[in-house]
Amino acid sequence: MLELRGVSKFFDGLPAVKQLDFAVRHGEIVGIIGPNGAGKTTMIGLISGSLPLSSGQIRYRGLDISRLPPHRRAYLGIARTFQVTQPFKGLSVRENVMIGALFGRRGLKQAAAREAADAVLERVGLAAKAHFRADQLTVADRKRLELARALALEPELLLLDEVMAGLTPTEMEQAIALIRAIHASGVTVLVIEHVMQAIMGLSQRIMVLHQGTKIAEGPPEQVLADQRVIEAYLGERYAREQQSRLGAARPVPQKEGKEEQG
Ligand SMILES: Nc1ncnc2c1ncn2[C@@H]1O[C@H](COP(=O)(O)OP(=O)(O)OP(=O)(O)O)[C@@H](O)[C@H]1O
Repeated sequence: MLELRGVSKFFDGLPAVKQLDFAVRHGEIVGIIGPNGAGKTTMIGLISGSLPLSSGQIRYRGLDISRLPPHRRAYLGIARTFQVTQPFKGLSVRENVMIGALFGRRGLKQAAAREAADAVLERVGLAAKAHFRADQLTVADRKRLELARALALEPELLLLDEVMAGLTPTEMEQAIALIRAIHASGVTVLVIEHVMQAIMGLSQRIMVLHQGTKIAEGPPEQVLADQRVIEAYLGERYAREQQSRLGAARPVPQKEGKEEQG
């Protein structure tokens, strides 16, 4: 469904993403992890079109989308959320979501867009706050709105950038259930998340970025046991904890003298 070939992005000559090859199959749910500054958000920007590529190619359903503007990619079915939520602050929650329905793929008229927005708000648990102004929302509700705005585009590929950051454990459970339901409805999902328990439980496959480069890719239990991932991101103790949560049979290799993180 999605293929990145030799994709790079430089900011002022410094690489944020370097020669990245990565592909996602239709119907997958793939997690992207890596330390701060690894290039995860940049990668989402390159796929959604909010950032231009420095080099390489991105293909979506066989089409070269590398130079298409974001709205054209949205018409093709690619929607994203922003790590720092980006609502139209002066508009109501419903109006924010209606924009996706009005200007999205189906280009709905006002009444139909309102109906579509209300259905999405119901789905993300924001129906009771449809009339609130976006800037009156709590952090958790802003995250829900961010997701609702993306869902209003009726995406085939949904790119989620840290939608669980700042949520309480209960809110996180709800978010995980919602992402699972979205995936089960046929949407292919790419999730960036630092909350390991969430991403390990959700993802069929994980890709690990470090300094703009892919250092590992595979099923969660394989990635948790990968020494490069442990050194670059997880730390020994954390990897062991997560692995025992997953019930993986393979032990994480121990390394003496390594400072434990996480
Ligand atoms: N607009 C920009 N201008 C200049 N440098 C940028 C810009 N956006 C990102 N960078 C740099 O690119 C690198 C990758 O950043 P990015 O935000 O993609 O990392 P990340 O993996 O998403 O990190 P985090 O987990 O903290 O969100 C960092 O060194 C960052 O400072």
